[in-house]
Amino acid sequence: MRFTEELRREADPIFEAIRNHPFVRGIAEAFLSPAQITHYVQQDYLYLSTYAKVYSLGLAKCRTREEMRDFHERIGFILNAEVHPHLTLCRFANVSYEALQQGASMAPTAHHYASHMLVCAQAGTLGDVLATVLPCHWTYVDLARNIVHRDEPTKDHPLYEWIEFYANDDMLFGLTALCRWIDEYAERTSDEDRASMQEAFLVSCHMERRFFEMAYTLENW
Ligand SMILES: Cc1ncc(C[n+]2csc(CCO)c2C)c(N)n1
Repeated sequence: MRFTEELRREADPIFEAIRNHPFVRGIAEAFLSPAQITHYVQQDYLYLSTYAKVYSLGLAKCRTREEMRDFHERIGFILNAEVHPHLTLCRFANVSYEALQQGASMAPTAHHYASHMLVCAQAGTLGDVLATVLPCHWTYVDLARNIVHRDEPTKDHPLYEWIEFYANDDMLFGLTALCRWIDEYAERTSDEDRASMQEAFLVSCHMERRFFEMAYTLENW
């Protein structure tokens, strides 16, 4: 079995819990309060800044120009394209994207998740970086494609663009490429490195579920 298949199998209960989380079902049914959406977008804006920094620390660990180019493209995508799903949510909640960014600081779960990724990126191997960022990509592709399958949202769904952003084939293509990279890396590395990657991956999966919980319950300090 491929390394990423093993990771996915172990994390299956967490993926299932994310698919059925009330925040995710709230997106599927367009039934979330403006406060919940505002909290999510505020925290996600801060999270994505950390995520881009984690990629850039990964870039510094690359051996080839091809790998560096991959990280570079992914950083560009986060800084430019990831704005769109936030704008879809802000439109639905009738809040200003610029206004909600002012003075926002990380809630406990966002802080925990950001710290986890930064530790992996600063103290870990290239494998740790790849493993800690993978759940972010994988859980969203999974939950969005699950909504498409289960709820069959149409273009008049107020959050259609959000769902489509993560469910589309380009997003799946980026995920598949990342999995292939990780599988090739895992084949060449030590058992110790693979065990560390597994832990980095699982903690990030847990944090993805908790991030939705944080938004749903308006968690703060
Ligand atoms: C907490 C949190 N986790 C995952 C994503 C989704 N996401 C962020 S970057 C990326 C890879 C493609 O750029 C994906 C799928 C999010 N927005 N917030």
